[in-house]
Amino acid sequence: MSAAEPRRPVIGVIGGSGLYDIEGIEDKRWERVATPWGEASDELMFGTLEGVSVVFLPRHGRGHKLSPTDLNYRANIDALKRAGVTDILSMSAVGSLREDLPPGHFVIVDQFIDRTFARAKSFFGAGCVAHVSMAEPVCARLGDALERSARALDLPVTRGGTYLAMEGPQFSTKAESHLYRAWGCSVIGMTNMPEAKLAREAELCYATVAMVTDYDCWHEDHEAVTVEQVVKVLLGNADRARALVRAVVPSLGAARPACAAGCDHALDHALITAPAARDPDLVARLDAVAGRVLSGG
Ligand SMILES: CSC[C@H]1O[C@H](OP(=O)(O)O)[C@H](O)[C@@H]1O
Ligand SMILES: Nc1ncnc2[nH]cnc12
Repeated sequence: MSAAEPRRPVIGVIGGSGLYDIEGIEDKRWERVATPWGEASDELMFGTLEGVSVVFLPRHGRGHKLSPTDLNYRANIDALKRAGVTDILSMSAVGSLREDLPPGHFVIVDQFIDRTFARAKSFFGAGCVAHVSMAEPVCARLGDALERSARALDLPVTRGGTYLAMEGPQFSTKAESHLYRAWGCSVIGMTNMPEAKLAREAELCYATVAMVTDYDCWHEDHEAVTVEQVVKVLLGNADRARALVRAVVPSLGAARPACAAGCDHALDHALITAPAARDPDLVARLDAVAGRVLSGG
């Protein structure tokens, strides 16, 4: 996107645990988007909200078929990019690592610590190497919009916080939970990494709404987290999460120039492999993700 040419954004919403659909979408159609990285978690749901284009993807598939480790994060991000998405709102259930973030609270996170280890984490690699900056992993413009909408809806919300991404699928031990608290983390989940890294590589703006469902297993006054507890809180949270999506998407619909935070130009100085040394097969697979910077080289 050239800074001189404002374009109408397309808002992608990745629905996490408990959020497999969104209400109020007009002209709704589910459609499979093929990618060179394999199958996305499900078909994508295309539609509009108050005239703004929106594309929804249930992260674990409808029916919650896929575990955090088995998700094809590259296919999910590539499919959203191929579908024309410019901005991603990631909705996620999380455990709280702080007393002041109780179940039912929403956190607009601004940092991540990635402790996952069994996932493909980059679109790039042998034959086309790139290093994008992850210093500011979340788009502040999207964070601002989410905060405004959450406050307008009177949701209990905190702006800022660090999300610890663990591999799972088992929940943490107490020793791990205390360690992450000592590291200053706010919330814990299993999915936002490598999702946020791949969104950055694909030059997509990305922001997360972390919806607290439990106190993980560190809190002496609360039982250690179980799926039963997460689902119970999620059922209470889901309507408020959908209301937030319905409020924020229309507020992001105006044509905009390139993102001031630089997300949609993340690859400008990231590629290091010389054009002559690039693997044509990998370059072909990168058509959607990095076509903007590779098509000339
Ligand atoms: C059902 S509890 C654990 C599960 O919930 C979170 O998923 P998501 O981020 O997609 O809402 C967490 O990361 C785990 O995958
Ligand atoms: N305590 C927890 N740990 C990891 N992922 C979660 N998702 C919801 N609660 C969680």
